[in-house]
Amino acid sequence: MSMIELQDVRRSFTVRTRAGRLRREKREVHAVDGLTFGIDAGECVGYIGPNGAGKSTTIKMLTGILVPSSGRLRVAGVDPARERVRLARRIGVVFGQRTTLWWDLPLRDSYELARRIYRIPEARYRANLDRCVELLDLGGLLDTPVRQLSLGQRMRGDLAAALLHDPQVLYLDEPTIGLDVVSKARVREFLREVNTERRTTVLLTTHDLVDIEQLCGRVMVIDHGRVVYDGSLDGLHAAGRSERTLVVDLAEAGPAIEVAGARVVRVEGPRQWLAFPARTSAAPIVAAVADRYPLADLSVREPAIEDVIARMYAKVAIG
Ligand SMILES: Nc1ncnc2c1ncn2[C@@H]1O[C@H](COP(=O)(O)OP(=O)(O)OP(=O)(O)O)[C@@H](O)[C@H]1O
Repeated sequence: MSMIELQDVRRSFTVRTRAGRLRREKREVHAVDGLTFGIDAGECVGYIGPNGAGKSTTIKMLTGILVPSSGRLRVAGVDPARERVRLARRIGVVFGQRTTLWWDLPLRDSYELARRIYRIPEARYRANLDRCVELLDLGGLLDTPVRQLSLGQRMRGDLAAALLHDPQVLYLDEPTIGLDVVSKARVREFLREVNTERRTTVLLTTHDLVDIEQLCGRVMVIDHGRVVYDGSLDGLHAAGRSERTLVVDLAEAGPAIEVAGARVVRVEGPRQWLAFPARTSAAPIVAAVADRYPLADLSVREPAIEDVIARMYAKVAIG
């Protein structure tokens, strides 16, 4: 059964633009332009695309905040715009840039309010809170007012708040944005556990490919309000022939590095950038470089989502 179902969903906005000194012209923006797809219970789907592609508009329609101009939409068996209150009990939402927590209250009080709003039975609330506190390491933070929390701590607090009422579906908008490496890892580990253990259906928008790589079995690319790719991340990399980059700091500047499986794409003094196919292991390349060149440092960079999508288009255009 599909947990999320869209059939030819459209949403347009009328915007007024300046046309001359006094005149204004009306223009239709087709933010979502005929989306048809289904997401099964327990799936974790990455929903990605360039700025202005229509991702937020989709999520707003799936939460019932925005009404579609046309088409059919179902989330956990509910029409979001018509039954917002019923839907609210079945979904959890986390926006990386905003918080649903009460700014001046300690975390504990925000959770207590959620318990009352959602009428969560006491035993279930306790069990869920204990689990979130343990997995997200919130123990020492429960009595801290939200405004005193760091971004990473607040994000962990928001994740717990979104899950206390056992939603069937979780929408995440940039859940790791601005977090340090350790916080990112903890958030991802928690989300993986929520998705695999509780079988919560997850729809995730992000600009960080590592989020997708570590969490999502399926990725959808949206552009100009339409789905332009729906499949595995491997398939997306293959479609774009995307590349990772090995950044090599040599002990001193020298000629371009020559190793099998990678090519130098940039040189700046002792630093050289080597590109290699995203789906191959960096290990043999690192070993070959380390074996033959005096090294000061090494790091591997993942391709940016924008680059992968741009390359996917380039390939389609070339044919
Ligand atoms: N309330 C609105 N009024 C007018 N136009 C809007 C409104 N909301 C969105 N749009 C337009 O709809 C298009 C899609 O916007 P949307 O916010 O869904 O994109 P997005 O993929 O979430 O982008 P980003 O990655 O920048 O958040 C854009 O052209 C945007 O300007």
